[in-house]
Amino acid sequence: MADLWQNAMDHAVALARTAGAVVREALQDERKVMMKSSSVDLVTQTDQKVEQLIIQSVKDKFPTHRFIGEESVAAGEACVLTDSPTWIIDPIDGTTNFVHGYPFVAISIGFAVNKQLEFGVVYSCVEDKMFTARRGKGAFCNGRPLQVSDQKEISQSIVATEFGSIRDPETVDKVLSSMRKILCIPVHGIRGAGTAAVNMCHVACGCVDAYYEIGIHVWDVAAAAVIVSEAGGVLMDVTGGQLDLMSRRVLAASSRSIGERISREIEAFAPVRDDAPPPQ
Ligand SMILES: Nc1ncnc2c1ncn2[C@@H]1O[C@H](CO)[C@@H](O)[C@H]1OP(=O)(O)O
Ligand SMILES: [Mg+2]
Ligand SMILES: [Mg+2]
Repeated sequence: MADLWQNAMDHAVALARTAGAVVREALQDERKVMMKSSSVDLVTQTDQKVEQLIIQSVKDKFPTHRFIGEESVAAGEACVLTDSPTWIIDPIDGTTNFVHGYPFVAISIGFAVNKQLEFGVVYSCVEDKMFTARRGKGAFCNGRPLQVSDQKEISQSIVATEFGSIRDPETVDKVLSSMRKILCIPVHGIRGAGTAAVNMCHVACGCVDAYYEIGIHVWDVAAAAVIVSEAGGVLMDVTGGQLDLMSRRVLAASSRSIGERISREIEAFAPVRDDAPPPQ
């Protein structure tokens, strides 16, 4: 049977490539930075322009489809995942990197139907790496198949995480305490590319054995979640339970045993959910 969503996925790959060229071009110019929720939550005109470019193009081609886009939600759109075909878009994942010229910047496009993720496209546009995965059909980087690492020893693992953008001292204490406990297992090292999507693609490639973070949003992880699972990895909540895309928490690992081992060291907390009703 023909794949119902292959057309949409082909379009997503083409759009990610176009968007990546816009982002690379913008890296050559001076970037005007604006703040969103705080002084470390940044947005640029390029984030907004790229999201509009992607959404408009999808609307023209698939007029009945719905969207969850980072900058649209910031502008007041609802963040709800229904059963309708829904594109979940982060126009620039790694805006802080983009602003500083740190070379991990990705366009992330996920696609869900009946609340199930069908495909994910993450384009790390400075490296020119196109990560793609279609549910049940494997994960690829620039067309080459991806496989997570076969490391089963936590003490020989590299773990990716981020300091995050929630900076009240109590939260920072929890974030640092989790990192301290993981370092003291000890693991080989802790890394962080500055983008959730690229960190997860690193799990899919096998160059890190796990990634976790609390504070991410559904658009940071939707596309890369398909890439990790199609590369043979597992996704879970930071407590080791089932992943909830709207919960702002993710743990991706090369195996369930590595994931569960890390989850035992994480001080979990619960940020306001992505699908929480807006404050009155
Ligand atoms: N100051 C900050 N430091 C790190 N990540 C940040 C951040 N502010 C927002 N983020 C978001 O948190 C995610 C995980 O760290 C990133 O992918 C990034 O997505 P963004 O660039 O699309 O906002
Ligand atoms: Mg992001
Ligand atoms: Mg973004």
